Amino acid sequence: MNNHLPSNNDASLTTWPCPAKLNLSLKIVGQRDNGYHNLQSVFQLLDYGDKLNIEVTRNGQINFTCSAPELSGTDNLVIRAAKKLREFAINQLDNQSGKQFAEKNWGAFIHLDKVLPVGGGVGGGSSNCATTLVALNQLWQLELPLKTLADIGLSLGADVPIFVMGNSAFVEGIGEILTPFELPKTWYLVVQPGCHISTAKIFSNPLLTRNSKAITIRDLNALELPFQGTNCMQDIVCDDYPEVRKALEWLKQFNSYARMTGSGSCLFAPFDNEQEMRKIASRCEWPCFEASGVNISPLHAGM
Ligand SMILES: C[C@](O)(CO)[C@H](O)COP(=O)(O)OP(=O)(O)OC[C@H]1O[C@@H](n2ccc(N)nc2=O)[C@H](O)[C@@H]1O
Ligand SMILES: Nc1ncnc2c1ncn2[C@@H]1O[C@H](COP(=O)(O)OP(=O)(O)OP(=O)(O)O)[C@@H](O)[C@H]1O
Repeated sequence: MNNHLPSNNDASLTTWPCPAKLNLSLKIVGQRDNGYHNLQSVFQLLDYGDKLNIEVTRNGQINFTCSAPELSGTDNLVIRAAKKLREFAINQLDNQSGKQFAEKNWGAFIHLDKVLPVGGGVGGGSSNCATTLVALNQLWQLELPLKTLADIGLSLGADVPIFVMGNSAFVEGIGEILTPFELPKTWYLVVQPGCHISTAKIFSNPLLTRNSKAITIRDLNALELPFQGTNCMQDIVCDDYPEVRKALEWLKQFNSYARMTGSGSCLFAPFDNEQEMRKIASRCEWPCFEASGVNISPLHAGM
């Protein structure tokens, strides 16, 4: 199956891309009173990911199916996002628009075609959530600004705003302060060691460095991204999940810049030569995918 994502440049399309992300760098610069951590991270969006098929209905219902049966429950972020947007439309829009929305009795039938690993650090759930918000905003003719959708998304997951706004970016705060950041054309091999890692568990590890020195966006250019970069969670995850360490060591033999994305378990290596990446992918003993980095999300390209 070809999971490289086409741009959504036709308003009548009912297929909507949910790109993956990689954290090219990730560090924690502080912690909030509510326990959430302030991060500094460079997010690279990819041209690879899940897809949502959406059919608009007029029965006020949100119906959801998923190619992965274990994700078909009502706690799926797609359903939660659709319901939250519906509530927002009814309660928060000015009277006229809210009334109009209720009169149309908008609903949707949504199918998620899942290819991204769950708990893999590539942001699959957050991207599904963001695409649901952006797509239904258009299909339900709500005309809410992306910033409003990003605020709604933040209440569902810290990684949702970047997927809503749609640019590879330098990300601060818990994930809501975004500065678009242009990255050079690069190919990535993403290796999936097969472990499902709980993000909350990694964030609560006492060994995590929580007080790294913050940098400014100006310092970023000196970091030699996407090749150089560090992930403050990598050593902790490798200690707890030997399969992640094994896959990382394997990948490092071919590309010394290999590292982990997010809270794991996926690992990636950047390449400026696509053929070289393909050669290494063909020798990989774990499931893996090849992707190209993009500065604008396939969800937004052509919108
Ligand atoms: C590690 C990253 O993937 C880097 O991109 C993200 O920061 C994680 O973002 P996410 O998966 O959208 O995270 P959420 O679903 O919002 O949060 C899961 C759990 O991780 C912890 N969490 C998350 C984000 C953050 N900045 N600080 C945290 O402490 C919280 O305990 C939270 O309950
Ligand atoms: N549509 C969805 N796709 C994947 N996971 C979902 C979805 N909806 C809810 N979840 C739940 O969210 C959790 C994390 O999923 P996800 O795959 O996004 O993790 P991740 O790739 O590690 O994300 P991140 O990099 O943002 O931490 C899973 O435990 C899963 O049960």
